[in-house]
Amino acid sequence: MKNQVQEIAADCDQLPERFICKDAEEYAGESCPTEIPVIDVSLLTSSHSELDRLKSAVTTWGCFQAINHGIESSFLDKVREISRLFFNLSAEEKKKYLREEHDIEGYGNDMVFPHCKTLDWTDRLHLTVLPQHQQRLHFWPQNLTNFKEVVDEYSSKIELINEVILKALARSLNLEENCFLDQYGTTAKMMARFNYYPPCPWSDNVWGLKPHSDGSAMTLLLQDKEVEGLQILKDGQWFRVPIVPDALTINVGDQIEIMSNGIFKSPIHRVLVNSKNQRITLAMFCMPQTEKDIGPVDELITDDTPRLYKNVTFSIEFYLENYQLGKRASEACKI
Ligand SMILES: O=C(O)CCC(=O)C(=O)O
Ligand SMILES: [Fe+2]
Repeated sequence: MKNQVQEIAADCDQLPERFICKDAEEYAGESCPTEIPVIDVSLLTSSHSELDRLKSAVTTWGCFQAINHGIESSFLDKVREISRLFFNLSAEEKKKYLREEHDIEGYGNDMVFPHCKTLDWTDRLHLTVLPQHQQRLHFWPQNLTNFKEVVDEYSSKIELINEVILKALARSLNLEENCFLDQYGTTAKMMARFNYYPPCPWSDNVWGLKPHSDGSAMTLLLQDKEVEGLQILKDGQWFRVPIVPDALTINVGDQIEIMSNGIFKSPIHRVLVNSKNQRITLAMFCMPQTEKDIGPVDELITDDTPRLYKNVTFSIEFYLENYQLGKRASEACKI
């Protein structure tokens, strides 16, 4: 049996049962309006109104489109190009980087859990990119010129943007600007997830990615240049996330929801696939160092706003354990 969705998509005349999304009602809502806030990152240190707009975006949507973030358009194209080249490698070549059964890193599908039998219509390559000494290079494509160089450079640029955003978020709440970053510890972690969604003739019956929230502190997503697919849940309604040229789509993850004592929201989001076109995205998950305790910032706990979350060591295992039980990790930390 073929496992990689790319191979299945290339050679199938019927949608395999294991991809069929059974809950058609949940799937409805394709034509929802689009109003995700756009934030100019270059103004965040100088403009109070931009800082207020950021705060409002992240408290209501948990997500925004970041423009003027300092990464050149030509470099974003390079990042897209290496992603495309990876998925264009032969099936045999890509299988050298296959994820092993109980590992989350590597190429292939996500882990399959007993409670959610529907598989997502996506293949991905998942890599630890920072700290560099934790990179597991046997999962990194060896024969793609510049792959490592581009990913390393991109990761350090993303790390800087993540710092600017976290400092701005802290200032927007009148907190000391390093209060979130201090919880990152000394060797902040970053994981890259290259997502490949092949075109699917049965696009109304599959998920690209099922509804989920991210276990990161922050996620910085480079969308496909042409093909949309991401949707965000807000107030019970799904909203399309449009393509804004050269923007990074940034969302709060469960860990910042916890650190902000619930003020910033880690949004539920999902991906729909396109019937005619492939879609490639790159999610960079920024988070504290492994095994670092996190919890709500002290200053945010008051008589009026009591502590909502326990302190927790937010490991990948912890996220997956809860995911497996159909629970959000941030919910599992609620008092
Ligand atoms: O591909 C996308 O648009 C979103 C990806 C995503 O949500 C994820 O990788 O967690
Ligand atoms: Fe996500």
